Amino acid sequence: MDIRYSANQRDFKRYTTEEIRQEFLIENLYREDEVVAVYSHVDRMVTLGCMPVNETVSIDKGIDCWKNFGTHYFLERREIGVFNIGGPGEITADETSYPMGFEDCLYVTMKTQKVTFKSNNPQKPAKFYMVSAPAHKPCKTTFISIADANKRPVGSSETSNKRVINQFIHPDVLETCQLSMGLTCLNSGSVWNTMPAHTHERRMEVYTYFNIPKGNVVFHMMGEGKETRHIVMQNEQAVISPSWSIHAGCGTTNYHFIWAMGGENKAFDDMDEIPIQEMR
Ligand SMILES: O=C(O)C(=O)C[C@H](O)C(=O)CO
Ligand SMILES: [Zn+2]
Repeated sequence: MDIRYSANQRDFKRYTTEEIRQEFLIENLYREDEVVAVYSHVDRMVTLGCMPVNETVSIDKGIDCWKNFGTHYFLERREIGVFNIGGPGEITADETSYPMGFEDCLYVTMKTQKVTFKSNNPQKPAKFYMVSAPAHKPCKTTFISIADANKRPVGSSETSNKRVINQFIHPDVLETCQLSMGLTCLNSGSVWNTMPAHTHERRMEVYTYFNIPKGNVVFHMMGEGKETRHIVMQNEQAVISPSWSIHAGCGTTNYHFIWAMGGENKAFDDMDEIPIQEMR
């Protein structure tokens, strides 16, 4: 498994472009019939991708659970949120199967012993994007469609940031141990997310950008508010944001992204906003 040890904000100031990318950027998440996993020591969050094509793929394929987690199976002491950003597919969690369309989400509780992924059509495979956090008690495995998500329309077309924050794995929708996840959709003509930017010292966050049309990119902003850097991100890549880092982006077009958080609390509005004019 790709393991990322945490970086601090003082050393980060001296990182080169390449060092920033090696530390925080997650590429190539979707390899045919594989599970790709990146373990971050920031709040011990694991980011995964699975693109089943010809096989039914188990969540622990290629992962040594005992070596990496000291457990007998992946979700023995973890919970996970899964979004499908590809063609139609299915997830089976122990004995129950969940059909998964584009942008559907499944929260799978701790203590689920078997989780498998498959695609309905190998020509249009499902792409399961997942973030897993350590958990302390079982909750309820829950399917959440975009219609079930809590909707927060924000921004405006005048400031090029009109978008809807869809809160899927959120205290108003279902109970979890520490995981929160959602999907933000930018309107056509809007390119900025999360500006004014914020940090939340109490939680880390992982973003994955998708639905970026060919030939376009998102400039993802990170670092402390007064010492910002950027990572140029391609479609379907993810980026780790430690608690000290802002996480905002500006695309060359509109796009969708999934955010995932874990840490001390699940209070979505617990954010330390940084006035734009104070940013450097
Ligand atoms: O578009 C946005 O703004 C977001 O989606 C922000 C994230 O939800 C976030 O950073 C939550 O802390
Ligand atoms: Zn945030």
